[in-house]
Amino acid sequence: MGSETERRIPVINFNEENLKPGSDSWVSSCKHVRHAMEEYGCFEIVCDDFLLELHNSIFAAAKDLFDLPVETKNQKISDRPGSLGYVAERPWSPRYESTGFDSPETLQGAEYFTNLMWPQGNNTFRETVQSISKRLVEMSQTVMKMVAESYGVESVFDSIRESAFYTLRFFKYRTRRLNESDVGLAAHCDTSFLSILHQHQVEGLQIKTKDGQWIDVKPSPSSFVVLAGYTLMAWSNDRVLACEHKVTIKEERTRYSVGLFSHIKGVIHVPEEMVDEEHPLGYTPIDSLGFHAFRLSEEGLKIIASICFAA
Ligand SMILES: O=C(O)CCC(=O)C(=O)O
Ligand SMILES: [Fe+2]
Repeated sequence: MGSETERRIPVINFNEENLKPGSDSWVSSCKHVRHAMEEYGCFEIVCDDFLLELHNSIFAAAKDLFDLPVETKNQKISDRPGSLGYVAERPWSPRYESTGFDSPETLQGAEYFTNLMWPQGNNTFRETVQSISKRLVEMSQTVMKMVAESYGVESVFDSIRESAFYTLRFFKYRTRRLNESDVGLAAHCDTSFLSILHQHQVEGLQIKTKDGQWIDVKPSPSSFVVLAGYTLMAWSNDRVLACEHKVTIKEERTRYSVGLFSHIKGVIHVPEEMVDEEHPLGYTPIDSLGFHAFRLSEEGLKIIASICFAA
């Protein structure tokens, strides 16, 4: 399984024209999104109006956050089952460190996490995370709407949007120590409905295609990678497969990235429009957060490791 650097995942421009619901460009963007999701389980969004200033501020915020003492980062962040909190130096990903919190697009969510990390307050951090999260939530909802419309189930979009909630996570990959490999994060799929990742300068994210090739995703200040997670895979009755991805870092520089993960509260039902002779119903109703919590449990991690990380 080699790496084909010249291949790219589909790129879709999220400019004002393409985002006007009902317009010809909107309809054609919906088709592109469905095609990208079915063929790759992912695509790259290019947002020409995404401010370089916000890109720079979110990664300055990431650095400030990871520079905090471990005891500060390690505090309990949430009571939600399946909430990940702070993660560092796992045996299978010793260079990876990450942390995150729920509802980052709301003042309450952003303030809660900021005050936990900086009891004396840190307005710059709070404003930056809230403002990028609002933008990422908007992107995520646009993709959900496009996916629903492209399958002719726009009527269920409102219920997906209403039951969705969001988690923002920051990632840091320290430089390699003697005899360490270039692995930043092993191959896996996310449990989310959608994940939106944004990288900073040091490349590393790789996406696996249906034919088993790994494609590098190049970082750019105005591009975002949307990945389908297991929840979207179940909701779409396997029309969209969860996107397998990993992080491989060739450069000898610290890598930072940030991601917004959308999750669905409650039970996910496959819409009946997704079921036909070619796509027989593959899922009973699933408690998506229950699945998420299981996957992050000791037992779930063992099972997933034996399926996903074996190859
Ligand atoms: O750092 C990245 O770009 C990806 C992180 C990731 O895939 C994850 O934490 O699930
Ligand atoms: Fe991931």
